[in-house]
Amino acid sequence: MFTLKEMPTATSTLFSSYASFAATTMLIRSIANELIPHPLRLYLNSLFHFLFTPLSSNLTLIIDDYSSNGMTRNQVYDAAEIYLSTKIHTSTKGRLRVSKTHRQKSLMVTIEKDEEINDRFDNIRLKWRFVCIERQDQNEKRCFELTFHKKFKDKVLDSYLPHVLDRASEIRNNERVLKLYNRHCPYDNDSTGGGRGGGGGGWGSINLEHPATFETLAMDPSMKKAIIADLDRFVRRKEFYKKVGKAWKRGYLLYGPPGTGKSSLIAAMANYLKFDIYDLELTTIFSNAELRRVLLSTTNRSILVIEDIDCSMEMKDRHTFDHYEQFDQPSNSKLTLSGLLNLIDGLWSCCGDERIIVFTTNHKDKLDDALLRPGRMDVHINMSYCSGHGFKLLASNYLGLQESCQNPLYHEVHGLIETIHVTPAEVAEMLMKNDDANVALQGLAGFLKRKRIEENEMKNEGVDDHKVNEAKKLKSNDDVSRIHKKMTRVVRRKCVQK
Ligand SMILES: Nc1ncnc2c1ncn2[C@@H]1O[C@H](COP(=O)(O)OP(=O)(O)OP(=O)(O)O)[C@@H](O)[C@H]1O
Ligand SMILES: [Mg+2]
Repeated sequence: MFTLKEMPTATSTLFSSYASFAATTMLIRSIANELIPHPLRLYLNSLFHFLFTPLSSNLTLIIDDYSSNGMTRNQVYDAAEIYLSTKIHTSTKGRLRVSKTHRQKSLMVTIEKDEEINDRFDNIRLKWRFVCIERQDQNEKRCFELTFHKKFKDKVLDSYLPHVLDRASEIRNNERVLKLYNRHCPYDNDSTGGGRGGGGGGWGSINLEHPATFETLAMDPSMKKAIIADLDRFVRRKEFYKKVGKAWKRGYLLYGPPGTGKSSLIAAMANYLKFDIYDLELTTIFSNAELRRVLLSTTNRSILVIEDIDCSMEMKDRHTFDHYEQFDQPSNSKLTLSGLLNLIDGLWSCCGDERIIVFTTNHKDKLDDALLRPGRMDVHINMSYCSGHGFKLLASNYLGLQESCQNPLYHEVHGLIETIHVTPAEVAEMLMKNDDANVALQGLAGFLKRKRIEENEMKNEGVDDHKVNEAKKLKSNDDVSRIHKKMTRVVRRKCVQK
């Protein structure tokens, strides 16, 4: 005991003895570090930790960044990192780490070394701690420590950690920037993109920024519902496909006049499923062997699109070099329809999971029977002219007009559309011409009336219905080929800018 008077002297004595104690400890530690080999030191540390840690009712799981062989990433660790980024709140103190890759839409925020995050799951309180351990080879070993009451061990392993994995893959999917792969684009220099898609197939990519979704697509509502249900069923049927011994792929044939939304539907499917698109122009392929290489270099969870399959296959039996014709050629030196079908049926689908193949055509009647054979393309979708319902959706999207609106022009156009063959592309183009809904609708009404007069004139001149339709297709083709050329220019420009 000290009297008040003696206090300052006592305090300074205490401080000086504490300082000399700390200095001595540091000295001993540094001598020990020099003398005791690293593995023995680690062992002594853990022994010390074991002997002096009070017995606890808690259990701690260690989740390392790499699996025990040190070669492969530990999926639980990666998932935990993503999952915990959603658990960082404004109240989180300490230091945070921020990152973003090419394929992520937004920033990812994670905790720093030794920081902790609390979580709750079904009334279980869990504590995550991020730990970095320096290793002899200068690399850091990272892990998460997950601590909770030991009576919840089974629940954490059977329910909580699977929940963390599911949430992480959901977040990853939403965060992923979709890619449009094309063999005209330069190789993607994003390490995950170019490497993945470019491997041997000559694919380059740009970000897929097509805004089409099922909500913006004007088509028969029941057909739209059926397509969404079909996609959902396909995605969740992994085990089913395995059980019945079928490759996990689904083929769609979209047919209909130009401008009815076939390409838009493909973009909507990709945006809905979060699948990349591989846009394959068969005119750039000269042999079955090349086709096989190109298809094998595509990745899982993707949609392979072959547009205008009727035109593409006009060049069937095309040869690599004309002079090959003089010789007996190996079947792989030319591109054939059967080569394409065999690849799609067999080899390619076997080595890929969750693949969707879409063929589009303006002329289903021109397609080879082999393509239409049952079981080849699982779903045939007829994309047709704009209906009254389609107009309502487009008017709502483009002009913000609702069905209940009192505008007489809206109802006039609705009536006209039901009787005239006009494509959603044509309607959309007219609606975009003016911000003022009245002016835009007036323009569309005039356009529809002119179309009707043209149709009647042709009929009066004795042109039968079939020819009227053919003429409409030609006119429409002209319009759309203009749009198509313009879009190709835009894509090329984007590639060059990149
Ligand atoms: N069903 C639709 N719903 C909403 N917009 C559509 C629809 N169809 C066409 N459009 C509009 O018209 C544009 C062109 O349509 P799209 O390229 O999807 O037609 P397509 O059927 O693929 O034509 P093509 O046969 O020439 O390839 C789209 O970008 C979109 O703005
Ligand atoms: Mg198209």
